[in-house]
Parts: sequence; structure tokens; C-alpha cells
Amino acid sequence: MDTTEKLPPFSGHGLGCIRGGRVVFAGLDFAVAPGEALVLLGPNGSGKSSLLRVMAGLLKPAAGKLAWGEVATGAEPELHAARTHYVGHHDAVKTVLSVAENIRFWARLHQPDAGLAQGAVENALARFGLAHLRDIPGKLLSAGQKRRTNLARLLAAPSPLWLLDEPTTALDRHNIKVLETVFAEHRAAGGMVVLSTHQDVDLPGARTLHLDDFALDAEDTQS
Ligand SMILES: Nc1ncnc2c1ncn2[C@@H]1O[C@H](COP(=O)(O)OP(=O)(O)OP(=O)(O)O)[C@@H](O)[C@H]1O
Repeated sequence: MDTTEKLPPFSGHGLGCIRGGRVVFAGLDFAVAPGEALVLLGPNGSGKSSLLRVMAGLLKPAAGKLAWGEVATGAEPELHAARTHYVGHHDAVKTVLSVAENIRFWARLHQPDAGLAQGAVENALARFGLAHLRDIPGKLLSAGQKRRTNLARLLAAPSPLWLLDEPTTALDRHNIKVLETVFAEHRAAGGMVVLSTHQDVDLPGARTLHLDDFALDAEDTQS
């Protein structure tokens, strides 16, 4: 991330989400400041992925607003997109491109200078243990290798706010540790991490948000 940029906290106020005609969550507040991590918890269907998509600006909330400090994200959508990295459930790895080409694609989106972009690609390949797979096409990767290629873009194209939907899915123990170290370094440099998970992820001092605290009760949702 750009450590020279001093960011205000990223927050949400009174957020509501309706999907398929059903209220998924309502009256939800959160805040995450530079260096902080926020873990979204809750049972299947409680709205963790939906909230991440709302945070990323990919899904319009039914109510409430998101802001950087006092400035609503809607007032500066391009700035919000530039500050945000969203890694969803579905792998964004292009099947016909090699691992290195996939990572270079993301790096070049962020860094127009080919030499600097290549440095970022090599770093991302090394950190996620992908160097030996660099020439393998996306379609031949295992689930965990694909996930690591997808996560490598966090380092290849740095952004301060990482929004990650179950990032440890398909990762082995060693690579979960690698990811935890990458999170710690990102936070130490002033970055922010918001993730959903059903597993234990070591994020010292992280705050938690339980999505089921913001559900309407079963009676209300069925009426
Ligand atoms: N595209 C969609 N159209 C309609 N309803 C949707 C859509 N996507 C999700 N939903 C519904 O929204 C609710 C919240 O789903 P979401 O994926 O956000 O939950 P989650 O907490 O991330 O679940 P999981 O732990 O299973 O990943 C669910 O009831 C789901 O059926």
C-alpha cells in the first residue's frame, strides 16, 4: 500500500441490505481504522458476503452510508475503488493466462511502469510460493494454488483496504500462516483488513462483527 497516504477511518452507518426480497441485515454500524482488522462472523446466509460487496461498492445498500472519515464513499466513487481491494468467493484467475501473466495483469492495472510492475509480480510470486508455478496456465491449478494466485494480487497491486471473502478457503496450514504474515505486514504499514471466515485466522487485536446481531428476527423475516 501507499504508506505516504494518511487515511481516515472507513466506516458504515445504519447499513441495511435486502436480497431476493428478504432483509438480510439492518441497522449495521462498523468502523475500521488504519492498522486495524475487522472479522465478519455469522452462520451461512447471515450476510457476510453481502456486507463485503456493500463495502466494496459492488452492491448498493438498501439503507445507510459508507464513509472515509466524514466523506461519503458515494461522493468519491473512484477514490473508493482505488483504495479498495475486494477478493470474493469466486476466483478471478483467468484460465488461459499463466500464473505470472494473471498476476502481471493486476499489477499493470495499478502500476503503469512495466519495470516496477514486474518487481511487484516477482514479490507476489515469491511471497505466495508461486514462483515454480509461474508458467502454468490458470486452468491447470489446484483449488489452493488458484486461491493463492488470486490473493497474490493483494501484493501485486497494493491498496490500503482489503475486503476478503473467506480468504483461507482451500489453503493448507502453511499458506494460512503466510497469509497471516502478509496481513500483519499490511496492518503494520497502516493498511486495513476486513474479512469473513468460518475458520480461525490469527489477526491479533482484530475486532469482530457478528452479522446475526443485525438480522431481523425469524418472525419479522417471514411476515
Ligand atoms: N444474488 C442474490 N440474489 C438473491 N439473494 C441472494 C443473492 N446473493 C445472496 N443472497 C441471499 O442473501 C443472504 C445472505 O447471503 P450471503 O452470501 O451474504 O451470506 P454469507 O453470510 O456470506 O453466507 P456463507 O457463510 O454461506 O458464505 C442469503 O439468504 C442468500 O440467499
